[in-house]
Amino acid sequence: MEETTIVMYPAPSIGHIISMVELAKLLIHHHQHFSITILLTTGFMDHPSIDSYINRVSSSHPSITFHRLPTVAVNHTTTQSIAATAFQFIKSNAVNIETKLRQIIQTSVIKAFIIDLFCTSAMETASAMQIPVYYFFTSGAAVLSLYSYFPKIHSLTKSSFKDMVGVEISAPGNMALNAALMPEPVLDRDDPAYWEMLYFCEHLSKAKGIVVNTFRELEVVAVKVVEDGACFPDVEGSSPPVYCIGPLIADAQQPDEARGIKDCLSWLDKQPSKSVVYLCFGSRGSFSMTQLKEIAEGLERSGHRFLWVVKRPVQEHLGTKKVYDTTGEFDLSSILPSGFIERTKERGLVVRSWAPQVEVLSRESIGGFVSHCGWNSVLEGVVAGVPMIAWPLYAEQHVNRNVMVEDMKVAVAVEQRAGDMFVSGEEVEKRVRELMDSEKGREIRERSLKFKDMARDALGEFGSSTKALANLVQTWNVISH
Ligand SMILES: O=c1ccn([C@@H]2O[C@H](COP(=O)(O)OP(=O)(O)O[C@H]3O[C@H](CO)[C@@H](O)[C@H](O)[C@H]3O)[C@@H](O)[C@H]2O)c(=O)[nH]1
Repeated sequence: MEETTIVMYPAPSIGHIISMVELAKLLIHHHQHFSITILLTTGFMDHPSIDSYINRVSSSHPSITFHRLPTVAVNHTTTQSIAATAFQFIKSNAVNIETKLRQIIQTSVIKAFIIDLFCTSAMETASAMQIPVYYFFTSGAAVLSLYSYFPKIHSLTKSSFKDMVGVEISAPGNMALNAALMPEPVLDRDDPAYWEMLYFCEHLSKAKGIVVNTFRELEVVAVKVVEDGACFPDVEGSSPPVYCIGPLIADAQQPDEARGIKDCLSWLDKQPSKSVVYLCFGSRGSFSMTQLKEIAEGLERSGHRFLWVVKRPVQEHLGTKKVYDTTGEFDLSSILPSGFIERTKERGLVVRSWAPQVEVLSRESIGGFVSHCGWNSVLEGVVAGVPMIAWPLYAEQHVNRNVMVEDMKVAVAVEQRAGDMFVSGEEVEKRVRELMDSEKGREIRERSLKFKDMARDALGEFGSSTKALANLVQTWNVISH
């Protein structure tokens, strides 16, 4: 009998790779009869520890094989958005993807080719080979609804969202969003990324199914909208089935970047219960020196304990086109206010570049999480039952902010200055105190703990996500190839 396999193709960003790898592990855990091949691009946004991460996953899960595609050159100019460069890079891998798929079908039956939204360029190639294509959506159901509805919004608007001052955008299952806060790649019609995103979003309805890293109980309204197809207004016939199989979060095998980062865990273990505010802004969330200074002042004035992950600052002249390489050596004391580390050393710890976030959030001493609202971080906060302070930076994070603050009610939001999104030190102090000291903070904490239980139950034997995964696998078992 021919081997049956699932092929996965994540976008080249660690926030996208980790959750797809977790999907692979979950499939193997519940349904051992598949092997899984994960195709990874090489040469752009490569995480410094990606090779050791791959080795660790492959040795603990022999049914999961990684295939690094040959290196493809990247042509990034400072006038081009990072999203446009990333999409161009992914497209340049199309030939490599085709070659690899052809090679795999020589010996195996591909039951499903599961791609990231940003890897839509691979859909036509696979469909032409009669390989069923599914999306794995690495953000939540609200964003899936917004993106599915985006072609409709596009047809009703003429200007770039960034220029639509005071206009609110509505999509099913989403609260109205200021046009200027729409996801970063669709802000500007002059950016090639806008047109690529339109192409991607038009293809969502063409997939055999959409697997989403969320769970029904977390996003009740948005899940209903994506399931009943209300977010696909122009699709004739039925919209693709949606499988909410989350929350999938990284385990201890995630990439560790810096040596010595585990020291922060022993520091956390010495702090009182629920006393520490953890600040971390994802894999590429870095700030200007001016903004870092305000955060430091706000933390100092709040009087609370903190663990703060600081990335290499962005160079201010690059403006909003943030550098994506925020790793590498730099001196913390030279970028933080003079004497800050010394003055706060009894109650604060600043970590350079990277902390083992999932482990950090599971520590008893963590009392709050200041997050950039990257969806993996949101889910990790939910799974740990930690109340959050929402500080969106880029991508679809403003949508996630609304979900966290208004729907899930597990976070308070920082107030950001219109235009440059600057947050003052007073605002940092105010929100930290609100979360840690106020009645509202106490209510949010209680709610977060309820979601923690719901997240665990969703993945339990009879949970909604376990059932959704079984339904998905069932469709593969009946597809004759
Ligand atoms: O010091 C750090 C920083 C990050 N992480 C981990 O890295 C991942 C970061 O993922 P996420 O929180 O989703 O942020 P991004 O890396 O910014 O993710 C991108 O991808 C997400 C999923 O599509 C989107 O929601 C985001 O907006 C987009 O920026 C998480 O697992 C974190 O635990 C650490 O372990 N330590």
